[in-house]
Amino acid sequence: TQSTRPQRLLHAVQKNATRGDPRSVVKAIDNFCRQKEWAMNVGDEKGCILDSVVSEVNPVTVLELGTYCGYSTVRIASLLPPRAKIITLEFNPDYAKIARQVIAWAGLEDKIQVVEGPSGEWIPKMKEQFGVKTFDLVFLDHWKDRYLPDTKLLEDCGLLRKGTILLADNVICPGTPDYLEYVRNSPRYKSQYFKSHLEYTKAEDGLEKSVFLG
Ligand SMILES: O=C(NCCc1nnc(-c2ccc3[nH]cnc3c2)[nH]1)c1cc(-c2ccc(F)cc2)cc(O)c1O
Ligand SMILES: [Mg+2]
Repeated sequence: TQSTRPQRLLHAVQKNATRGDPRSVVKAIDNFCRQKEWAMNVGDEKGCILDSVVSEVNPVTVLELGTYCGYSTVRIASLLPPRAKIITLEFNPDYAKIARQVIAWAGLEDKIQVVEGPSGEWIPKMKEQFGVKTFDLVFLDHWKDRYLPDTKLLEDCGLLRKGTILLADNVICPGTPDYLEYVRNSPRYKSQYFKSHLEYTKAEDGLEKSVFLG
């Protein structure tokens, strides 16, 4: 049977990356996506912006919405302090299966919890299921029409605190117009746009960094 793109991406990691070396996993995926097949990872250009935000925030508790193959999960987790944790939500079980193997190859299983299912159902259960008080950083990279409802859900569930950083991928391409309008006009957020390009292409895209003001 024909393999899927995530399976081919995983094989490229297992072939070209060193076990236990997260940066080599990131490099292997970027090379695969540049040379062989495009895939919807945040990529190396936007990935550098992600790295700088993670290093600046130095988060202890991170939520990622949209795991896909685990590229940004590994990228973020490789920068976290020792006891820090990242919970990453993936809707598609096939993506989640691949992501767990990419994360294992990077040797980051202890820092990462992959949760399968719809964000709308899982966000209200974060406190009771995972003992989360509030998130220091939220990376939004899932279905673009879920960014706004899930941000409002995070607010309503008391999962954001004064100073929590929301970092959103793809605010230009594919685009999240309703989310952008909200975080840029709401008095509860201070927003900043980091112009970049859609992963592995010349098309414009960017990350929106928004600080929750409480
Ligand atoms: O769709 C994207 N990403 C989303 C995957 C996902 N992985 N997991 C989920 C999830 C997770 C929990 C959920 N709960 C409810 N829905 C959920 C969806 N969604 C995406 C698409 C593009 C893209 C650009 C230009 C094109 F021509 C085609 C495509 C680029 C990107 O950087 C993306 O991130
Ligand atoms: Mg994305």
